[in-house]
Amino acid sequence: MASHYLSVEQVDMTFVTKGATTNVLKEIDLGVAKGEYISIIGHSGCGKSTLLNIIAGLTSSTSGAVILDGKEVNAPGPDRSVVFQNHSLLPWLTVYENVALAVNKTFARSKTKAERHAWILKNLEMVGMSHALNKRPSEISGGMKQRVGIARALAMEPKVLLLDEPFGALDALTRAHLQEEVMRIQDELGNTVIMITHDVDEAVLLSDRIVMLTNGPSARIGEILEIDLPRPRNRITLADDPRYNRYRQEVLRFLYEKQRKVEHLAERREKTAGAAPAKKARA
Ligand SMILES: Nc1ncnc2c1ncn2[C@@H]1O[C@H](COP(=O)(O)OP(=O)(O)OP(=O)(O)O)[C@@H](O)[C@H]1O
Repeated sequence: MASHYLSVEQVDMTFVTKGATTNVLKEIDLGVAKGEYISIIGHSGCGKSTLLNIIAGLTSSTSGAVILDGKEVNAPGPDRSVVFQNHSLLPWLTVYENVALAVNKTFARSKTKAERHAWILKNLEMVGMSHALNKRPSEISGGMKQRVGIARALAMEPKVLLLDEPFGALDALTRAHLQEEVMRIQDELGNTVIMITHDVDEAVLLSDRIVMLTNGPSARIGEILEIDLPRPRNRITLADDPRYNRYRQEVLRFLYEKQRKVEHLAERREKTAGAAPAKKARA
């Protein structure tokens, strides 16, 4: 694991709120190479956002560690930028100013004012938002807001880009457009990305590997699926590609057969033997 760019090592997460204990994640081990695109998929509530927040440094794990480029992650930092499902732009700032806020802070010393200005414009151009620099978030569509959020995240040149269902709130067409943009940018910049999604097609289309979490409580990594499809990828041609469909089937099988079966077993066991903890499916 030590040789990976990013490693999640034996991470456990237990929340204790008002005396109630929830074991969310159990022994999560994941090594990510530089430039890799990883998707995390799993049923609602299994702990995907918790895992992403631990990598972001927003949540401290109960045990285990996250190591990024040789340094342990203990707090949020500019080397990890997060894009959430619902944009987190400041409503009183324009598109330009929202990106400028992050850029001016991150590169206060390392870039001149002119360089920062050019960098803000370049990143907004990359996501196709050059036409709306002076608009405020309330004046642009949901898809455009997500584009600005992505530009802001990219502009910080993070070591890892963390995407928490970044397209989840968008209509299908806008979602497809943004997926294309992210693939194009990824091809160009070679970012290391970890993305949470509920969308199996999105996961297969975008990822190098799909990490599938078992159902909580105490979710583990159930399986990791390597997506060996050449890039650039085209959703239309892939739709007829048997490999694409096989990958899709594998994720669907994990989610709707293997994990569902475990749920049923757990229910049955709890009924027959009291509240014995459920045994989780392993890869
Ligand atoms: N701060 C917290 N305090 C207590 N419990 C929490 C906290 N954050 C998350 N949880 C619990 O951890 C579990 C996993 O939540 P999480 O949001 O990580 O799941 P998820 O897989 O991202 O869900 P979804 O797909 O619905 O977004 C849930 O049972 C949730 O209630």
